Amino acid sequence: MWKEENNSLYKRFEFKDFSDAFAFMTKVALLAESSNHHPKWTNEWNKVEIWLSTHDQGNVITEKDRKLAAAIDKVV
Ligand SMILES: C[C@H](O)[C@H](O)[C@H]1CNC2=NC(N)=NC(=O)C2=N1
Repeated sequence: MWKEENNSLYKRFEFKDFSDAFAFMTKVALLAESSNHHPKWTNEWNKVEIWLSTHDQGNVITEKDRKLAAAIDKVV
C-alpha cells in the first residue's frame, strides 16, 4: 500500500535477496525512463524504498506519481 508522506507517495518493497531486488529496480528504471518520471529510492540488499513526487510542480503528488505507482505495483 502506497502511503502519502511529506508530499510523496511512499512504499517499501522486500524481496528474497539482492538479485530479486535489483531485477525489480531494473524494471522500474525502464518504466521511469519511458514515462520520464523518476523515483527517489534506496536499496539495501533485499529492500527497496521508493518515494514519488513531481518536482516540476513544486514537489507535490500528481497524477504522474499515481500512474507510476500503479505501474510499479504491476511489475513486482
Ligand atoms: C526535465 C525533465 O523532464 C524533468 O526533470 C522530469 C524528469 N523526471 C522527473 N521525475 C520526477 N519524479 N518528477 C519530476 O518532476 C521529473 N521531471
